[in-house]
Amino acid sequence: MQSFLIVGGGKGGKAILETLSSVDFVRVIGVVDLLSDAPAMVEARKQGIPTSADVESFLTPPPDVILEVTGRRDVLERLMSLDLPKTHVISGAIAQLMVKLVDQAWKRRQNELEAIINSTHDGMIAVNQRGEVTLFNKAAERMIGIEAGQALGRPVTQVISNTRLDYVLKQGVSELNRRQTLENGLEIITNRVPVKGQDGNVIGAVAVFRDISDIKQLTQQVLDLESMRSLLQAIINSSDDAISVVDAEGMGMLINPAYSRLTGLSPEQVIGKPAETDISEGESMHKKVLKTRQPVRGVHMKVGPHHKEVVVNVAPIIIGEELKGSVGIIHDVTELKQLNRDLERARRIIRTLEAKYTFEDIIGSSESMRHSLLQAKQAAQTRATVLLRGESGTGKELFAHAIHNASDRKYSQFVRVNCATLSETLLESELFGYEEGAFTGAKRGGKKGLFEEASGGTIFLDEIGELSLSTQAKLLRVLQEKEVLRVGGTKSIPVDVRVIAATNVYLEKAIQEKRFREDLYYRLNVLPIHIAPLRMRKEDLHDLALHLIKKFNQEYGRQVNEIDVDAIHALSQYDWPGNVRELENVLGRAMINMAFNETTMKRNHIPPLDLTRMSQPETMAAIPDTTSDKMLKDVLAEAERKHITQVYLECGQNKTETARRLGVSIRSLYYKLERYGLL
Ligand SMILES: Nc1ncnc2c1ncn2[C@@H]1O[C@H](COP(=O)(O)OP(=O)(O)OP(=O)(O)O)[C@@H](O)[C@H]1O
Repeated sequence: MQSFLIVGGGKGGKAILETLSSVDFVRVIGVVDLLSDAPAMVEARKQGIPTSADVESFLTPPPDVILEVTGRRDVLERLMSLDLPKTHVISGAIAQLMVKLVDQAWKRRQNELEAIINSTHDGMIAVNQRGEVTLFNKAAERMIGIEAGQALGRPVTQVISNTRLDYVLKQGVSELNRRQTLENGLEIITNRVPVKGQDGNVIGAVAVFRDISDIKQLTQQVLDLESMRSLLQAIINSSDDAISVVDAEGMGMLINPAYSRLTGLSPEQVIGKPAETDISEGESMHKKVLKTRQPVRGVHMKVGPHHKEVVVNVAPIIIGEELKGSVGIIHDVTELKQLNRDLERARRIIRTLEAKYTFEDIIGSSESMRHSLLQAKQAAQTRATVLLRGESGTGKELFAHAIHNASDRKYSQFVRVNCATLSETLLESELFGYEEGAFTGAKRGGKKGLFEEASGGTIFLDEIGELSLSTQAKLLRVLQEKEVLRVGGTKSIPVDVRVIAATNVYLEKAIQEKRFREDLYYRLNVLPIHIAPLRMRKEDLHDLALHLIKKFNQEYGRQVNEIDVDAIHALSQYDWPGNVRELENVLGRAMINMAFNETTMKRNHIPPLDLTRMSQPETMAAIPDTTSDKMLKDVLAEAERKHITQVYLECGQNKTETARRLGVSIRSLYYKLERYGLL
């Protein structure tokens, strides 16, 4: 720093002093004048600059420049006579001019600095040694909310209540990257540094600070975006649909685990690789969509190393106007095909499911009916063969439906075959199917039999007593081997069918008369259920009549809701040889006899009943009431079968428990269960 001595305390000296003291690269070491109250002398004292009447007192060491502004020749001559080889003596107007130039340069520099300081977004505050504000830029004005004019010259502690510049000034130690909340709530991050003079003493301090509210907001936005990203990632990852995303250049960007499961490709094999990497057959739809910017749907192709057949939907990702990539959803066609098959199966079942009735549809609270229902419900829990016995019209078919619908085969086929209505050959080809060319007129490719059709479900063999002996033999084989041999075929086809048979024939007598095979009888008679004729349970008449009337109401659009006591009495006089079917017919005719607005069925509506008609003598015999004609071994076998069946059902078909209760070994239980068709 250049040292200056001003000689001359007049107005010119004062102006020079003022200029020089505001310039930081110049140091005024003193002012010389004879008059101690000359203006420059007064100003110098104010600024703490030494004054004197004698030049000599400032010559050790000599200043760099002596500015002579007295205008007196003798003073100049004296100065020139001094032996000061290194000192420039500048006098009068030239001195004034030089100072002006210095002043202009300084001001220019000052303006430049100010422009820089004010154009920065960082706030700047400087204080001098006394802690007074010497710099307060525009950004500081904005952040602190006061104008520079109100801050400059004031102690910084009065301008900013929680300032630490005074502390930095005192301690001479920097504080960097400190967070601070201003009085107006603004959050800043600030650096505070002490300013040291040449001698190393602290002569001021500066704070440079930045508003971080924006940064905080930005950080929050980034965090929000991050959590949104995680959310989307979780959704994509948990989706069962395979998803793949490529960027605008068609390079793999993202896939989800379902995609890897479906295609067999890992993220490493796809991400950053061209879109067609995963395709084993077909054109890349990602590429097409990126080219056309149009979505595509339902395109078939094969993907991955296993050539998985898939259908893809791909859509472009356009943000604003810009194409950012495309997203594809890939569906496994094998799954769709399976679904289709399931649907087709369900349709087929609905089409052929003939088991319309459930136990709810069976009316009757008589002792015998309750017993039959209990047996049937228990039978539904097993897969054992059921033999329904009862006269015609007692509800055997109804029971067969209900058993099937209460069993675990309810969603599979229920196939009904009336063994009495078809000729022997026709029945066989119907039951067991035939091979191509088995007989003239046989369909090409052969035909499945009803046993095969019913596989997985139930076959209801109605009127089993009418089967020919040769068909009986074939049926026995199916029941024993659980496989069928098509007519004209040589290969056995396994079938898993539950058999429910029904008869109104006295089978035991048929066996004696050699019309029915005994071994088949045992195979069928695993769980016999007897349904009593209506004449033996007339207490069911009222409920049955009401139930059947309701059925007719629906059919004929009537509103009959009662049947009076007289009418019931008349019905109970009759023997009902045709059982519930006959009751149904009689009530149907009675409904026709009723006026359209009548709601109670009366005696006079009931058509005349032939009270002399006898019950069917043959069907009566369907319920064997005697065992006198049987061999002892048959009676014992029957008793054994009955008891084992009952205990087995009571034990919930638990074999260990059944064996324990029967007091036999598990092995012998297995043998007996197999023998009686209970396995
Ligand atoms: N307990 C009952 N509750 C309600 N309806 C019944 C009952 N029993 C029989 N029916 C009805 O009587 C009619 C004859 O029943 P189903 O055809 O089941 O008798 P079936 O014993 O199989 O006769 P068949 O031996 O002549 O084939 C059917 O319409 C059936 O709905």
